Amino acid sequence: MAKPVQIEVWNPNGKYRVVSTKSMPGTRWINLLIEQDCRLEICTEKKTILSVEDILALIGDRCDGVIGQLTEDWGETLFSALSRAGGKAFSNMAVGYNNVDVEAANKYGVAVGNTPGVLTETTAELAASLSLAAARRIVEADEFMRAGKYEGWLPHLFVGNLLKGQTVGVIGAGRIGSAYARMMIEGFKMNLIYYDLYQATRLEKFVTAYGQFLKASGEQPVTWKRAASMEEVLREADVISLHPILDKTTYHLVNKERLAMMKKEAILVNCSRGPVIDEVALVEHLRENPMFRVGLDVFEDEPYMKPGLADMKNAVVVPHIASASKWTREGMATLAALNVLGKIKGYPVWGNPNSVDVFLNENSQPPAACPSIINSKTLGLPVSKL
Ligand SMILES: NC(=O)C1=CN([C@@H]2O[C@H](COP(=O)(O)OP(=O)(O)OC[C@H]3O[C@@H](n4cnc5c(N)ncnc54)[C@H](O)[C@@H]3O)[C@@H](O)[C@H]2O)C=CC1
Ligand SMILES: O=C(O)C(=O)CO
Repeated sequence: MAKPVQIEVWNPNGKYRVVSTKSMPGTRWINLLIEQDCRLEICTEKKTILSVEDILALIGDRCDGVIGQLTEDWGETLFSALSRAGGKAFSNMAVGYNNVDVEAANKYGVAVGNTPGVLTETTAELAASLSLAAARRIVEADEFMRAGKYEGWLPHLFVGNLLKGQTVGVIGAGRIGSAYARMMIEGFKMNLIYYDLYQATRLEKFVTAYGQFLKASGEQPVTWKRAASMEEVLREADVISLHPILDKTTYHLVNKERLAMMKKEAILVNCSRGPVIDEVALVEHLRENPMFRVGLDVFEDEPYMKPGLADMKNAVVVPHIASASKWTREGMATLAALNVLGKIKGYPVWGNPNSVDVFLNENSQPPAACPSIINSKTLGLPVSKL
């Protein structure tokens, strides 16, 4: 028998039983569920990462849907338990879903939701922050000040990299990668080189138009290039930001050999998933190349860092906070709740997961649809005509 876990209950007499494995920001998501006759149980266990056993205990014998977190292992065990409990809906409170075995969910007919779009700009802003922090050595300089080491201005003190006119490399130019590229190009007049499996047409058009605008203003125009290989980006770019999904094709995409291809003074930023970089190789590379710098939001074995990383002055590290703005986190909670609610109520799936703003307007009722269901095609779910 699974050990009971602590919960807080909302609307105890609700018809549908929905479980959230964590308390999430805001109250809109709670209100949307209870207004639609859900009994909501929020896990209040004082434990950062719940185990599969904890979640089994939360699912219990009857459960219509679960809102879960990217730290949880959603595979065969949990989807079979949810299906046995009568559940047909799960949503990650995240856009990334590498913690979810979608094939196992398909096997049990469970819809899997995620939260695209609402976190695009927030995540791109953190990637831009890490790029700047690494380029201008902000963390090292801050530590120096606080340690009382500043004795006066010096020509060599914390000299870093100028971004203007340099090349920004983006690997994975999807929603977040493209938003980041625009920030760096528009903000710092950097040239772009990107690698993606698909052409980023809108991004290319933006850079072309911005380049023309700069030229017309008598400034040096910015340029773009779609690289034929990832290696081309690594060799040419001065700042490289990683934004692909994590899957078998992107695991250790940046390894020892590829690190060696990068410029000695390059900056590498990762706000995607930790295992996209071979972190042991990265620590070695940072140690051997003191002018090479990284900004990391994600780590291979979260919450841990590989040995040696914490000692590296040329690394800026933050704890997976790229989507952590109030508006975004409340919006993620809303989208996750509406994915689960929509499936329970038999609503169709929203036609365009890249355009979910209509679900986020606090002043109007959200459409009767699931904002984003990853396996909707496999499960044959209808698409909304709204
Ligand atoms: N650090 C954080 O807090 C956050 C991390 N993320 C991560 O960022 C990822 C991307 O999110 P979005 O931009 O919304 O997704 P997206 O699906 O819009 O973009 C991903 C892009 O990666 C490309 N891609 C896939 N495989 C590739 C490969 N082998 N080589 C090069 N490109 C490849 C895809 O074609 C796509 O354009 C998420 O899957 C998630 O893991 C997302 C939000 C916050
Ligand atoms: O959404 C995601 O994929 C995250 O990593 C957290 O926002």
